[in-house]
Amino acid sequence: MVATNRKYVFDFDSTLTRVEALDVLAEMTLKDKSNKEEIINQIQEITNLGIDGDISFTESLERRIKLLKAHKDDLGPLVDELRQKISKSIAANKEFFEKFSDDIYVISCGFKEFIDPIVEEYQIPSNRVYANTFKFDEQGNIIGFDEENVLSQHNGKIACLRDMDLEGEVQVIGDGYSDYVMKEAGIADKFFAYTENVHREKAASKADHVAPNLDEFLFVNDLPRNYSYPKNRIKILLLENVHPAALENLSKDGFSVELVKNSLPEEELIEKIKGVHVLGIRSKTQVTQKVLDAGNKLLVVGAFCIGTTQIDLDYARKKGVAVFNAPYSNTRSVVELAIGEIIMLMRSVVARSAEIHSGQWQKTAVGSREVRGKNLGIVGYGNIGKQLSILAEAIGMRVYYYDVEDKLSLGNTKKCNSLEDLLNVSDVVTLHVDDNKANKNFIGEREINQMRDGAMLINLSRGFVVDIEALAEALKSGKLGGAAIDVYPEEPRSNGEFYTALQGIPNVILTPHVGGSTEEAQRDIADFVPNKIMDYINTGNSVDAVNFPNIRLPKQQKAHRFLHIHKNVPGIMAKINEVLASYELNILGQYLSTDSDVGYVITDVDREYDKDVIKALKRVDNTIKFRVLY
Ligand SMILES: NC(=O)C1=CN([C@@H]2O[C@H](COP(=O)(O)OP(=O)(O)OC[C@H]3O[C@@H](n4cnc5c(N)ncnc54)[C@H](O)[C@@H]3O)[C@@H](O)[C@H]2O)C=CC1
Ligand SMILES: O=C(O)CCC(=O)C(=O)O
Repeated sequence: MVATNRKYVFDFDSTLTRVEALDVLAEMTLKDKSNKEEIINQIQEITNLGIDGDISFTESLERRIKLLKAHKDDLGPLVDELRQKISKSIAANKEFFEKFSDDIYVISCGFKEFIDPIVEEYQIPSNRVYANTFKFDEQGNIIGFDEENVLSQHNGKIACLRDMDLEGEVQVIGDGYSDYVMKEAGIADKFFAYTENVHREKAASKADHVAPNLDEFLFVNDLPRNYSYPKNRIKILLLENVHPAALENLSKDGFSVELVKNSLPEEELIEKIKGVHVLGIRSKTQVTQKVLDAGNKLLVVGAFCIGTTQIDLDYARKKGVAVFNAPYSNTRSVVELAIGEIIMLMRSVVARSAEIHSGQWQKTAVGSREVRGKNLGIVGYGNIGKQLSILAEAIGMRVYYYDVEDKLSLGNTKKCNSLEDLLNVSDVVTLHVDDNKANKNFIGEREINQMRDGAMLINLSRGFVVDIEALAEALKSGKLGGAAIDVYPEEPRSNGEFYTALQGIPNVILTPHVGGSTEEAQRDIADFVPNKIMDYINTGNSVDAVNFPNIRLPKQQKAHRFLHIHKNVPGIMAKINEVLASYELNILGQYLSTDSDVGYVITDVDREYDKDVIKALKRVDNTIKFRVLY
């Protein structure tokens, strides 16, 4: 921490608190008035005109007080209300206010009657609070303000700060024009536009620095703070049109998030990923070795889907990049589509519908069968396959499954010992194997020939699993009676033209990889994956990471947390602990998880420690990544 000869001048409304106190007072005093909304809007308008410097502050104050019709007795409840409305990052950084108490001032055009009791809890005594005071009549009604006070006048903060004659560098932290002008008048050295509660363009454009929270201000000044690295500095890039709730969840937690609609080709992603800490993708974006090498700040990749083979998981792990996915969120959506498609195919609905669309009435029962009593063969009895078996049995199908792993049969489902057995017995075969590249062309000419004549094939897993040319041939020759295909060996990165050999073949349902694309699934993924990402960034928890040693820990309390990712080589833990011991750190807890190549150790230490230990830990041989959390 650097020694400072600085004075910190805070604004109150919308800076120390999330609100404008007079707006809150208005809500209280006008609560029973029929024209409450109208008056509150007027007050807010007048407040903003004053803050942006569009009318004189005195005028704004006079007009608002007249509209307020407040009483002395309203001030106690107002203070209680304001206590609940302290800005989040201010409340989280009490330590700064305690340690630098002598250097902190409040200059506000608000009123001491409600500011003093609030900031007192942050060790700012009344004599360091510069603000207006109310005038009351004999009945205690608020009828005005002390007009002699410079803060009741236009640009009053300039006069106030000048009179204070502070020594050292003066930094002003506030959200509005009246704060900025202190810097413009040459009395303050720096102006930080505080945008945690409101982003005022005019103030931000004039600022030396825009601080989206107090952590950023403290980070820039190297002052004691709640977060070692402010969250707004953590950049998240979300590709492929992930649900907007993901943006909302991550932004609400303070991260800086950028949304891109499409997936990006490798060269573009290599450029775009520089400086990005978290990359969010769906199934199209290829996260290759080159992309991972270009990700100089990359900590996490979030796959907003189930499949993760589009990511080089092994290389990511070796680079200390954790990968999370959403293994369950869209499974029900896939299952429902499969059920719908089984019925559609068995009834030749697509052909009948196309006939009517082209003006033909072709009522016929030929090629139209009930699913009840038919054999459904599920290949891949995982999260999707199992759910599908339950629903298929519920509509009267006899369900068979084949899986390379031993799986418990649900309901009356029958296990097949080989793929061939399943193909021989099924009227409909549906593929739900995982996205392992070993499954390439898993269903080709030979397997198709093992299917019953006239059987149907559904693929909602991955495009490369089926040899499309062989399937097209089998459909054209009449070997197969129909198919529903959602996934293709080559899929375009964005919406537009598309070609497949299956186009134009009767009784073939073609969908553009939308098996998991329902509003419900995407909404659920937008909660699930960001939660995993936030947990990893905020606490170091790696539980459910698909490529990474798993550790689950509670948020550290009153401790610093060191996160050390290293190559899993003999003696590395001894070296880490040697470093910790040489800096005489008091270890509150240490948790290690390893796999064959990578180790992940989390160490919680006392709050006070020699910062050089960080450099020493980063220098330990075979360190992959190191982070500090507090
Ligand atoms: N179309 C879409 O929009 C969506 C597609 N998917 C895809 O669906 C597939 C299944 O997803 P989940 O059920 O969640 O996966 P899962 O991992 O829970 O289940 C896959 C099952 O397939 C088995 N398996 C793998 N290779 C096999 C083989 N060659 N023969 C027999 N069994 C094999 C595995 O042992 C496992 O039990 C994945 O490929 C996933 O990417 C998932 C969601 C949406
Ligand atoms: O909707 C997506 O982005 C891909 C869905 C999918 O295939 C998966 O979850 O694995």
